[in-house]
Amino acid sequence: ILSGEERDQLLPNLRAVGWNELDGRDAICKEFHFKDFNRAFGFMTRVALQAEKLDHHPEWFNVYNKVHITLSTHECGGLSERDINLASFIEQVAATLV
Ligand SMILES: C[C@H](O)[C@H](O)[C@H]1CNC2=NC(N)=NC(=O)C2=N1
Repeated sequence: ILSGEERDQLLPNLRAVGWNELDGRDAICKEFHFKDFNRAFGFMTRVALQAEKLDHHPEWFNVYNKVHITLSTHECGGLSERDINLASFIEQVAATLV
């Protein structure tokens, strides 16, 4: 679980690119919009492969060109470094697609 200090260090960068903290749950989320479904699903495919590699998986919802992602670490019931790492990877992939 991330400490308050770690959150102060790590979350501002993600907030700056559109990640929000959920109310009532220790998790972060973001809505991605792509040009079309193919790009949205291509994004999900690349994230999915990395999620498998990291053994850390997003909670996500896709409708056409939109992908809503929530990140939290089930094992510790809240945010961990793994969520930050996956969010960073997600941002790298999104940057190649929008
Ligand atoms: C057995 C497997 O390693 C665990 O269930 C992994 C899989 N992916 C995971 N993903 C997320 N978001 N949180 C976890 O605690 C987690 N645990």
